[in-house]
Amino acid sequence: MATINKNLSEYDKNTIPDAKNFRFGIVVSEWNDTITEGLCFGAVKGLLENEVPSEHIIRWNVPGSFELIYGAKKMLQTQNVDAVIAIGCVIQGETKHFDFVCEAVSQGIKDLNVETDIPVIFCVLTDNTMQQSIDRSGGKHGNKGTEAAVAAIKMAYLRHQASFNHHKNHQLLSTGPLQIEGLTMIEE
Ligand SMILES: Nc1c(NC[C@H](O)[C@H](O)[C@H](O)CO)[nH]c(=O)[nH]c1=O
Ligand SMILES: CC(=O)[C@@H](O)COP(=O)(O)O
Repeated sequence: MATINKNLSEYDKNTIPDAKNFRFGIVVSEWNDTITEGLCFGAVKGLLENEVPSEHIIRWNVPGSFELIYGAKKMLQTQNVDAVIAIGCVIQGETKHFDFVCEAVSQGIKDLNVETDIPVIFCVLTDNTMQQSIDRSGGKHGNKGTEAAVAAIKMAYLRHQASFNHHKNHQLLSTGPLQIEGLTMIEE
């Protein structure tokens, strides 16, 4: 479904888990800052309206979208966060540089999700025109920053639940042979 068929700011609040205890990092590119500031506003709004305390949100700036990769990596390595939102706006210029920046940033943020334990949310606009970016950072198609905040909350919760269940299962298995009425499971 294309963005034009879905308002980026709309979501079902009934699907949002309790986020009061989660902490979020936001890394913001300074390139096209009129757009990225709008995206950051939408992201912070999305976190605050879902009960995330403002003191649980830490923001860093980086020069451009390419630097979001390093900024997000250092954020998750050095700060106590449950998810990171990487915010950028890449707009097609005269050359192929757009293609290389977009590919590098998307692959780099994907790599962070594969190689680290902290979810990093891809909130990077890759648009043909400034108008498309305006429309997606609080304009007629909503705000991708709010969409990213919702994704960050859901992924922080998923990570927390996965860790809890893993620990619980480990505890269960490490308490000796599993006793089921009438049966004793023999550990391998
Ligand atoms: N043209 C855009 C850039 N280019 C800059 C790169 O992101 C990077 O900062 C530079 O190549 C130095 O490493 N960045 C954006 O975020 N948006 C653009 O439209
Ligand atoms: C995405 C970019 O780096 C691009 O906006 C730079 O513009 P140009 O391709 O005209 O150098």
